[in-house]
Amino acid sequence: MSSVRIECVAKEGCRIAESPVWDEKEGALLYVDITGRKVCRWSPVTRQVQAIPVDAPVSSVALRKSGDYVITLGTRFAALKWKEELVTTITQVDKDKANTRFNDGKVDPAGRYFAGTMAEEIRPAVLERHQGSLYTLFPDLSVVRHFDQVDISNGLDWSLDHKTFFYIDSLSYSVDAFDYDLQTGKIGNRRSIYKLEKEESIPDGMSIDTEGKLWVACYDGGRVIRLDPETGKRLQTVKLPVDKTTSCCFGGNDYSEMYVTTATDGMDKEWLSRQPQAGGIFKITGLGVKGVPPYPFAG
Ligand SMILES: O=C(O)[C@H](O)[C@@H](O)[C@H](O)[C@H](O)CO
Ligand SMILES: [Zn+2]
Repeated sequence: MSSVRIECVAKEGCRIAESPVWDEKEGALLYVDITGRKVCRWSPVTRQVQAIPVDAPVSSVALRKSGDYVITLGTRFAALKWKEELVTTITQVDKDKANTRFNDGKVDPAGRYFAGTMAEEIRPAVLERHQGSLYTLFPDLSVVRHFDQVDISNGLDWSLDHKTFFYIDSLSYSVDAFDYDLQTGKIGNRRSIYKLEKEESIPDGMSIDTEGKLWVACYDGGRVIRLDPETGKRLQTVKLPVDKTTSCCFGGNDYSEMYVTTATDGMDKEWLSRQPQAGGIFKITGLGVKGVPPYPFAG
C-alpha cells in the first residue's frame, strides 16, 4: 500500500474552484473560479497562481490543439488567448433560457468539447430544476444539444476504450454511463453505475485513471471516491480537510498526482474558520495510480 499525502498547494481561497486540467506544455495546473470569474494557472515551479479575470461565471477550461485554451463562460463557448488575456466568443447556447450558465466541461478523445448547463444557483445546490442541457462543441464550431431537463450538469469523462461516456447530473446523486460512439460523438443507453451514499453527499467533478476506475469529487462530502464502473462498487475513499470538494484531475510528472479543487461559496464565517484551507487547490500524492492526459479541443 502506498501512503497517501494531501497538501494544499494554492491557498488563494477561490469561491468555486473547478475544472482542474493539467497543461503539460506549461507544466502547470489550469482551473477556473466560477463565481470568482477568473481562469487560473498554478505553477509547481513558482508556486504562484496567475489569474485572468473574465466578465461572467467561467465554469470550465480546456486545452486547444492550436494552442491557448477554450472556456465555457456564462452560456458561451469562448476562446482564451492567455498572454493577450483575450476572450472571444465562439458560440452561445441556451438562447431560450434567461437564467442559466454553463457548468463542468471536458474534451472527448476525438477533440470535441462537451459541457452542460444549469440554472444559476440561489445558494449551493438550490436552483430552479430541469433548466440545464448537455451540449457538444464540435471542431467545426457547430453545437449539438444531447438532452435537456438537467439539474446541475457536472462531471464527465470517457472510458479507456472510448466506448462509454460517464456523466453526473449532481441532484440525481448518481454517476451515470452512456454508450459512446467516438466516430460521431453520439451518446445513448443511459444507466446509473453508482448511487452516492448519504455521507458522500453530492457528486461533482470526475476523472478516470489508467485502470479505468472513476474518481469522483463529493461536494459537501469532503472527499474523492474511487469507483469501479464495471461492478458499481466503491474501491477507495480519500478524505480532504475541507467539505466542498468540487472536482479532480491527474497531473504532474506522468500524471501520478491528483489535483482537487474546492469551494467556499455557501460557507459562513464559523464554517470557514474551521476549514481555513477551503477554496484552495489540493495535491494528492501516493495514490499509486495515474491519470489520462487531457485531450485538446480540435477546433
Ligand atoms: O462546482 C460545480 O460544479 C457547481 O457549479 C457548484 O455550484 C456545485 O457543484 C454545486 O453547488 C453543488 O451542488
Ligand atoms: Zn462541478
